[in-house]
Amino acid sequence: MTKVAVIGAGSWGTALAMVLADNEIDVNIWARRKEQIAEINEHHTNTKYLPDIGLSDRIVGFTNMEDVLDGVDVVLLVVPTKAIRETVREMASVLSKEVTIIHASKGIEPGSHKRISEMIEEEMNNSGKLKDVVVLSGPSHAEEVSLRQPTTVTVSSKRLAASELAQDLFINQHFRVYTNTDLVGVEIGGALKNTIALVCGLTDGMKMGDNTKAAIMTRGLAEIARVGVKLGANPLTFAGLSGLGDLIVTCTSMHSRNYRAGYMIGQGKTLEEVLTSMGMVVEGIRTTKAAYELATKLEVDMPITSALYAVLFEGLQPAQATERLMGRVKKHEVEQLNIDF
Ligand SMILES: NC(=O)C1=CN([C@@H]2O[C@H](COP(=O)(O)OP(=O)(O)OC[C@H]3O[C@@H](n4cnc5c(N)ncnc54)[C@H](OP(=O)(O)O)[C@@H]3O)[C@@H](O)[C@H]2O)C=CC1
Ligand SMILES: O=C(CO)COP(=O)(O)O
Repeated sequence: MTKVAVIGAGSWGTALAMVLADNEIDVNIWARRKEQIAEINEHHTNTKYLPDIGLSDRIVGFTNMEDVLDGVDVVLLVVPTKAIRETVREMASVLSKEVTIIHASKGIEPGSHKRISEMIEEEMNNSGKLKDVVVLSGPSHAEEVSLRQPTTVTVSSKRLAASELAQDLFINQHFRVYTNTDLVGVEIGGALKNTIALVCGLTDGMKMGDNTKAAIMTRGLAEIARVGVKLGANPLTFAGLSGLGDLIVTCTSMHSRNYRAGYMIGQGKTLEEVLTSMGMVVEGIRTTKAAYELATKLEVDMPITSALYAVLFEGLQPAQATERLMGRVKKHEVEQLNIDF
């Protein structure tokens, strides 16, 4: 039986550990706080992140990286994007054998504009301990997965066999897992939808209507696909689970931290107030910075992302951002992508 370690015991790491436990896989889970691990081991709960569920006793907690990784074949990495590099570096320093790393985080690194699989490869590079990197992404709120609500996700890797390994580990009657060979498209869709969800929350917080939200989602997907294709993604991926699917679930649900953060900003709260009150990761803030830099570097038009960047980091008022977006020069809706199939 494959031995799995889950690194990161926030909402998503814990919900995915539950899926593995449902599949009769014993799971080692790592968190940095001793009191959280004590709660998981003694009470089989994780009340800060998933208050409504009890955890399987197949899930055993650790705070020591060497212990949690001892003898595992597969690592599920689910820490916020900003913690990926330091966490992987620590893993590389103590791993005793080669592993497949499945990551389920959604983000892009500001400055380097690297995707998460690229950061993992860089940090594992000299260790000789990395077999494959797989991404798991799609429309999947932890709160619903932990209640076994029917959910679909996609897994992708440079090697199909590695995606199939991840598919076999996670798939069950409640959690349907597809494979997709477009690693770039899957990671870009999952990361950039968070920016668009922030904007949908923001417009809802400003009491704008459903027409506005549909416009943001549709034109938001167009700009995600534009930059994704420039990075080598297949445009059809953006119509799938990790693109449109995740965009819908994140832009329309109060479970989404990105949507909720945008909503509060739309109601007039400052970014600092929002982040303090949230207490959970809001990936879209940092990703908006990375996406804005990427759009500038690649000379790709990303007007919604750029407008949000100006609101978050340059003090533009949301009402002015709306004027800016609606007053742009007239355009064709569908552009030539110059792609051969
Ligand atoms: N929640 C969801 O439904 C989904 C989330 N994701 C993605 O999963 C990733 C993790 O998100 P999620 O679990 O929801 O986040 P949460 O906010 O629920 O939990 C964050 C977790 O990361 C830990 N953490 C924070 N900073 C660091 C650090 N510097 N080093 C190590 N650990 C750290 C926290 O520990 P502590 O408690 O000690 O602060 C906590 O365990 C994100 O990229 C998110 O986009 C993807 C799909 C669904
Ligand atoms: O990615 C998610 C659902 O698929 C969760 O989104 P949030 O991080 O906005 O909660």
